[in-house]
Amino acid sequence: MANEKHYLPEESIDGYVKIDRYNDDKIRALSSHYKDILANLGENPEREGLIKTPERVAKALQYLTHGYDLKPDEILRSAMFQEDYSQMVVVKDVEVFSMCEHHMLPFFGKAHIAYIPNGHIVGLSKIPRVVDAFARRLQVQERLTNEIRDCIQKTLNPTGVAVVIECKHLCMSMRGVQKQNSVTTTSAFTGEFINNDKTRAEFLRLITASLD
Ligand SMILES: Nc1nc2c(ncn2[C@@H]2O[C@H](COP(=O)(O)OP(=O)(O)OP(=O)(O)O)[C@@H](O)[C@H]2O)c(=O)[nH]1
Ligand SMILES: [Zn+2]
Repeated sequence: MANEKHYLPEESIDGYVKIDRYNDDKIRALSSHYKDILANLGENPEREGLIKTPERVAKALQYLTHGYDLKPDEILRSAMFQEDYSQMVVVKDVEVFSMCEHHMLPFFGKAHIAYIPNGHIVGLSKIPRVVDAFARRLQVQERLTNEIRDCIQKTLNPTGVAVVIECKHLCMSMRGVQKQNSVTTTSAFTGEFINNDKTRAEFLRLITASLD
């Protein structure tokens, strides 16, 4: 393996977040385990197609869990603006890719997030960034949903937050119960989305409405 340090590509985008999970020590340690795993699967880890696989898998896994290195509250705080706007802001159809902590298999789908500003709005791109920061870890869908809600509520202090996540879990389709089409929906609310039925209904209507 080359000696140069490897960094996740996000580092150049997120200048305020130091990401160094792609470091050689960790790659080496993970790779040696994956070599054993290949052998235990009955494969020949030395054959041409597999020789670099342990290192590739190690890097892929580090990428898929790089959310541990991100600070979602700082991501939000980096683009909060005072604004006199108190209607619901909805960011819907945010792609989610995460890993189930029970089987370390992917689950993926969409997140829909809304908040009602209370003096501050947040840069729109920061909401999908917060989703990624929590999703790129070993997760269960319920905790992912709550963590996104809690981060937005604590950092932005809006009048309410709503999060709905819809995902397919490969641990339920590729193996186990083998249900190919089942989708799991989770939701988490605060403030107005709990106290006001009309507000919650408007959010649910907006996330099912199509732009077409
Ligand atoms: N609540 C919840 N469960 C999940 C999530 N991801 C995977 N699971 C479930 O975690 C459970 C683990 O159950 P176990 O019985 O310990 O594991 P298992 O024998 O592999 O279970 P099966 O998947 O039913 O074969 C399974 O029911 C999975 O469907 C998630 O995000 N939320
Ligand atoms: Zn699973």
